[in-house]
Amino acid sequence: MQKKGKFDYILLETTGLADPGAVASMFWTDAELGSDIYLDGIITIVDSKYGLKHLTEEKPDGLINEASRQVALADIIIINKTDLVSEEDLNKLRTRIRSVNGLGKILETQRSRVALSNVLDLHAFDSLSGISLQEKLQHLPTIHPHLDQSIITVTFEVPGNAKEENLNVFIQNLLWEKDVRNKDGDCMEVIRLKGLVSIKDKPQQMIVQGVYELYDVEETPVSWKEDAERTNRLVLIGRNLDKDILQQLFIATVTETEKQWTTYFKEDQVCP
Ligand SMILES: Nc1nc2c(ncn2[C@@H]2O[C@H](COP(=O)(O)OP(=O)(O)OP(=O)(O)O)[C@@H](O)[C@H]2O)c(=O)[nH]1
Repeated sequence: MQKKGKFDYILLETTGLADPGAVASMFWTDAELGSDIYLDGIITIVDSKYGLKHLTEEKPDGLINEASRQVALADIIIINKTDLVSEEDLNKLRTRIRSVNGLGKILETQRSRVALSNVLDLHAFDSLSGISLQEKLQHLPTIHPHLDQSIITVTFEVPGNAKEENLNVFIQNLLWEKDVRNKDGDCMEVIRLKGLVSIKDKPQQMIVQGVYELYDVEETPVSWKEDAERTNRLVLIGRNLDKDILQQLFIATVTETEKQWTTYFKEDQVCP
């Protein structure tokens, strides 16, 4: 890194077991800070032959599966070496990847040959992605949750407007306090969060982005239509997620009902 002046683009390759979320968090700076670099997106490459084995490996003591985490955080997932497996095995791998990350774009390659336009200038973390996100959110597959400790994607929609401070409380309880539990009493762990939401008195659609504890709510260039019903669509990727509970909590966020909240919080029992 001895070049003087600005770089056109920086591609950072992490080691095989690295947590891309930790690296991404370092570069995902607030646009208002005027940083010269911004986080464009996260790409994960999955080996067709060993991918499924790595993704389904149970880790001791409930530790997170690193391969699943890498897929969970990705905006683009490249399944490489497709020549080495049968269509049936490839299909199993695709299904597993989709159940972990229902939002990322999947590309399939041999020798990682991929058009640069598919992997550069993704704008996955800025407000421009709000436009393509809206399209994607319409077509998200329904995921049937596993009973194990796997990472899954859940998505839900709640009509109405939320007050900005209530939206912040909803997100902060999940990402910061980490005190939202599923029906079994397990703490929900959110790895990645994305959504298009409607904030009271804001004419523009807002995009919500989160990676671990970091999150951002930003205006998109798209305005709500005057006569159309406003709505909130959220996608959460993580462990122990329960769609019904999350949806109820978001309804409580919009309608400002306290009771719903207290059902799933146990303040005396802190999540690890
Ligand atoms: N058959 C086949 N072989 C491939 C393909 N892509 C890469 N390889 C070969 O696989 C071997 C290992 O390559 P990679 O898995 O890309 O190696 P790497 O990127 O250093 O692996 P990491 O340690 O995971 O970073 C090399 O001999 C490549 O030529 C492919 O699509 N098909």
